[in-house]
Amino acid sequence: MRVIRNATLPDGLERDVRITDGRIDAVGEDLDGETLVDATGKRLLPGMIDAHVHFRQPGYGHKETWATGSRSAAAGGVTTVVDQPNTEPPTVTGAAFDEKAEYAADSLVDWGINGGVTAEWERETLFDRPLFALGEVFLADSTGDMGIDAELFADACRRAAEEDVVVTVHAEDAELFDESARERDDADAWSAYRTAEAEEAAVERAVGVGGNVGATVHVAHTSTPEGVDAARAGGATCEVTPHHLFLSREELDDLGTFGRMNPPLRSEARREALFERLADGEVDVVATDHAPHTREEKDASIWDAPSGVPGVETALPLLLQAASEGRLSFERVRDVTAANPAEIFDLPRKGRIEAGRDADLVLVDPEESREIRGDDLHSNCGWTPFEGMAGVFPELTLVRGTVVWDGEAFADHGGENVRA
Ligand SMILES: NC(=O)N[C@@H](CC(=O)O)C(=O)O
Ligand SMILES: [Zn+2]
Ligand SMILES: [Zn+2]
Repeated sequence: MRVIRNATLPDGLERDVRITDGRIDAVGEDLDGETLVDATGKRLLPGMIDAHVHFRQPGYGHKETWATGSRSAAAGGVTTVVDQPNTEPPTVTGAAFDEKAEYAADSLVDWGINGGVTAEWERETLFDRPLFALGEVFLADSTGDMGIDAELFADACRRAAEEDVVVTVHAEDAELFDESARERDDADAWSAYRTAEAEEAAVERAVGVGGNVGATVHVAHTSTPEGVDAARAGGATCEVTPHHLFLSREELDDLGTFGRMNPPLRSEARREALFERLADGEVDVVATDHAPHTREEKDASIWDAPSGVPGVETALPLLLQAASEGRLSFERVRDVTAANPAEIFDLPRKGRIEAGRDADLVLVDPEESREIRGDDLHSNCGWTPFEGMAGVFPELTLVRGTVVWDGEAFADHGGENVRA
């Protein structure tokens, strides 16, 4: 029995939190037990569940490994990660799932593995494995060129409904990309090319198809207010990324190809409208779409550079910075990073500071913000699009009661499959 004393919880109450055998066994005042830390004046949050990361193994370990990605996660207060299927081999068969699970054994934090959909997918063997969810299903090509047609998407939705798993969707419609932008070679051309309309139309179609067959659809990385509204109108849940909340097309002059991702950065007006929806409760989840590529790979023309930016270590720090500035509440931060993903993806032991749940916890001092610098982060890629911005970083990160990061060093700890 160890106790975190006098911590300020997301609802503002000051409480002791007691941990026994990796679980929270009591939340109250003046609890018995050995003191783990005196948290007076500090904030305690449930660890972030990042429902969207690309940890790149198998296949692309030069970009990221499960070891480096999960350390980056822990140092950013993320205690559960969900890996996406665009690896090599792509996670579209039971055998590919098993191969990825061997790499995931290197993870410092808890994890899930999504199953992908391509013409080659093997539904039977895939659904035989402890899958986290189906997805991200690519309605347009992104890194890995796993875009599929409408018929296969409908089939995937039917199958997910039968298996009672959530389908997460990368919603862009390549028919609505603006080919005229192809003549430009500045970084903003990517945003002009992959239009906001292409997202809205694809979200509408995805939630329509999913609804028809009774599938539960979760829209990945919605980048526009129109995309969020279309997901909600169709009864789907949605996630937004930190880069679409904190960066816009106005930063592309500085970022160059290091600001290229799918869906792309949007106008400042759309970014603001997205942030409003986050603060007022219309965004269900913040997930990072942590998609690292090396500097050398990114250092290419706007049409040749790979799409994607890292983000797993900076998401919670950026949100906590915004909360400490009063731009959204700490309860909203808890909901979008932990409580809501736990509910949407059925993780009853994660997501809240409550007796009976796993002791996945993050302790921060909101007064202590620091400048984000790529050099200080732990991803293998070594850069961040948020360079120079302020963040509130964890002093302690616990996974099932074990301190995996104490602000300076990582523990030797084994993350577990949350579906096992
Ligand atoms: N978002 C990106 O721009 N890239 C992701 C793939 C994806 O999520 O679409 C990647 O794996 O690199
Ligand atoms: Zn995607
Ligand atoms: Zn992704």
